[in-house]
Amino acid sequence: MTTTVPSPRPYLRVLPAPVSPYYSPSFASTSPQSAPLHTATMSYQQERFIAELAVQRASILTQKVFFEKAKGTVSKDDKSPVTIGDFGAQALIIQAIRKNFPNDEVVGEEEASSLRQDKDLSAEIWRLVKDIKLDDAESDSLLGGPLASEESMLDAIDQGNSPGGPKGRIWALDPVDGTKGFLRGGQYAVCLGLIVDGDVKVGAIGTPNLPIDDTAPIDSNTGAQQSATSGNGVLFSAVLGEGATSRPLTSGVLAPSKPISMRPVPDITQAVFCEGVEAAHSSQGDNAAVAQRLGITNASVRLDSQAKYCSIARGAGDIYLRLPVKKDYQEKIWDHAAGDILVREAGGQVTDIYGARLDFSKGRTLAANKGVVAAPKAIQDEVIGAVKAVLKL
Ligand SMILES: Nc1ncnc2c1ncn2[C@@H]1O[C@H](COP(=O)(O)OS(=O)(=O)O)[C@@H](OP(=O)(O)O)[C@H]1O
Ligand SMILES: [Mg+2]
Repeated sequence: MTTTVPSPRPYLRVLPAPVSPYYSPSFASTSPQSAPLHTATMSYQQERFIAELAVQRASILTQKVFFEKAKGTVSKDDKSPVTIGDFGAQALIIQAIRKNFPNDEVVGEEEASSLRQDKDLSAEIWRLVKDIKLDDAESDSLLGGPLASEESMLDAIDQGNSPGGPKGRIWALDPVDGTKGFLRGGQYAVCLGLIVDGDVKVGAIGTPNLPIDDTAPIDSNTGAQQSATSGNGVLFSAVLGEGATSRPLTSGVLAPSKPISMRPVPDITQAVFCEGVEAAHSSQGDNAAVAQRLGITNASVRLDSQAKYCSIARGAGDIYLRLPVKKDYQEKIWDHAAGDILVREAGGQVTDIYGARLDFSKGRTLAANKGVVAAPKAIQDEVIGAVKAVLKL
């Protein structure tokens, strides 16, 4: 089902049809609820394919904003570059979901009411969104082609208003995850996960600033020196029970994919652990104390966004620690759904600080969980033991 990438710079190649080995045009515009074509071996392949294409198209928009407006603006007060990227990417992805799975709901990070008040910003986003398309016309039309008008863009953004919950098909969408990284000129991610009856089944993540090479080592500067020609950009995906893959982000048809997996950790003291850049988002002091307790000598790798999940899923790091700063903060489902399935399908485990699986059935937040701990299955218990000791749980 997967192929290896033969060219060292495959993102520059025009890739041939077929666009996906799983895709059947006969159910392109039909929700699986009305066309139950899934079989045991084909489950969620259509959803994966559309999610990947939609994330890829939205990543074109975010990259355009990143290079033209955002890169390195974090010291300035103007946050509008990330606002533009967020709203634009959310509109494009929701349009693709509505076109292909009209009965599905979306939990999106953004909603358009503030944008409706700010006509200039709305017009600026529309000028950008209306011209974003995949180079491959067939792929683009599978996603619904261009949005019809500024109003339909605003409507699409508003359709991310599902309350979530334990029943039905719900997409969790973070159009620009790692907004600080986006403004800083570092890592950010376009993230989409499908939750069915409370369980994550599909995930797709675009990381325009991660290296294509799955074996490239990471450090806290990874992606910090971006240029439009640096050749980075990865599209990750996973389906429950079907494994996880990476492929280069392209601007047209999907590139060939490769399976990814977490690397074995025979000696935990040599593990590489990742954490967020923002001290307000996870307790870097507690993270460091856990690492020390495990005997880990390497300094942490600090990356913004779900690029952390992606990096450990492909064995560029080993452990992701997100120990809470504030007791009452509830993690958002869109910050974790796609990363959770990616890591679990790559051979890892994702839990909260108590060792419980993340529960995506509680609405828009992970109300039943605190913090996140992700590691290869074989060492997860040891990591949780250290977390409990440090946090005195
Ligand atoms: N207090 C607190 N605790 C935990 N998490 C929080 C908190 N506040 C915000 N957020 C969410 O963190 C998301 C970014 O996570 P990152 O892993 O990128 O964090 S970091 O910036 O690298 O530190 C970020 O997502 P984006 O807004 O999409 O960037 C927020 O949803
Ligand atoms: Mg986020």
